Amino acid sequence: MASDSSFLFSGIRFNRKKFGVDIARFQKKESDTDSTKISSVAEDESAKSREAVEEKTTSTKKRKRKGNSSGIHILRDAIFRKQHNIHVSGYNVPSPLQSFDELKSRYNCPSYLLRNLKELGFKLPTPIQRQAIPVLLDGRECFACAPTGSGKTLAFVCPMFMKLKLMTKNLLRNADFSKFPCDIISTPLRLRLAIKKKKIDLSRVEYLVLDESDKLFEPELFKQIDSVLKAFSNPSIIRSLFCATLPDFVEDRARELMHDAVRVIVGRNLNPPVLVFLQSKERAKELYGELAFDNIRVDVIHSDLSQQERENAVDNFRAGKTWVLIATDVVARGMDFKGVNCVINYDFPDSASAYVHRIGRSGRAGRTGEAITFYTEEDIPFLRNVANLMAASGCEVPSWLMELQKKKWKKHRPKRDSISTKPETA
Ligand SMILES: Nc1ncnc2c1ncn2[C@@H]1O[C@H](COP(=O)(O)OP(=O)(O)OP(=O)(O)O)[C@@H](O)[C@H]1O
Repeated sequence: MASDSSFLFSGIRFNRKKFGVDIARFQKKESDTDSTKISSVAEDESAKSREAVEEKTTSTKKRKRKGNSSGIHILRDAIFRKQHNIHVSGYNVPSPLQSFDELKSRYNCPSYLLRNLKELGFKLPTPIQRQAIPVLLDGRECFACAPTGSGKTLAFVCPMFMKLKLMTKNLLRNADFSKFPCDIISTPLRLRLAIKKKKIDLSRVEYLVLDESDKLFEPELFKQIDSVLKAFSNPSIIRSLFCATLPDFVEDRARELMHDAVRVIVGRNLNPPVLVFLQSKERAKELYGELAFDNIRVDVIHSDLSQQERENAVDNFRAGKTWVLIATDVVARGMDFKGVNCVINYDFPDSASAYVHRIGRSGRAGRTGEAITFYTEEDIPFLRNVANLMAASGCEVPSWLMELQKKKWKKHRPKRDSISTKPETA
């Protein structure tokens, strides 16, 4: 996508029901605990004096108040997470950070670390930092997935720095630095060899981060990584897995590797099936290459494929084997897609009819659907046309969009920057 691109949501569907269910579940858990406590007090009543009963009633009320206030905390955290697109699972997940200053009040973070963050211009934690940092500082294992560039590095480095500071005294007293002349930077294969030859002892490591775990756990590296991981045998080790995409094999490995880990996912979850439109087959192939590299279940249809190949791709998409199908307007026109949850106009459509054809693929037969349209500066003159179409189909349209000038919209296909991040071969 061109570097100056921003995006427009057309027809966002907000899943209120799911949010409602989540809150109800939290509240039920709280009230379940309270009712257990109250009934145990009632059983004791006959055997105790009136005074004792009164004392217990008071303490029950106190506990109940405490329960309510922690219920409020849970609700407040749930709303905060929702606002920041943070999804968590696991028991007793610590509250997300409201600010970096909370690192001091909640975790006694040394002031110089906070000063450094300020000097770097980091005003607020990013969503992954808000949730993953407290999880790790609470000594919990963490499985975190957040998009590239979302600040994952600081999310695992910050607790590491804070823990190092806390252990400084012990380190100075016990460490034999002559044996640690440098940090170790190694590929998994070399590290495995060093472990095998007993050149390195990892049995006392206390904090292990597997960054880019979506790449580390790819089947080709599986054996190497597995034997390296076994060498981290400290039972109180805190392990964390960070990744930008969430293929099934990463989820499976995370589940095998960690027990009681808190799972933190940031970002809008992919809601397959998703159909993505590009303006040319060259760009469609480029995007396919990028998404396939990230292990997304993706396929592409373009005019270089035979009719049979295209039909196979559509069949796999319909059967749920492929989650994302990339297409161009010309090829998609003759194909029948059903049950598409989301249409993404990665390249702005070249005309009103292209827009209508594309988004008409989602939300069929009374189902709701979502359409997302990316636009660059060159596409802005045509935004008003999209706004009109949205308004005509009953969507809520922001007023700034309706105030834009309208321009004749036909054969609009600007030259766009390459999508591929592959280095060019000389
Ligand atoms: N709280 C913050 N405020 C402002 N900038 C931040 C913050 N945290 C990190 N950054 C900056 O954001 C950029 C991206 O961060 P980082 O490289 O950690 O992302 P990432 O999620 O690890 O990306 P990738 O998946 O590509 O490795 C960096 O330039 C980093 O300095």
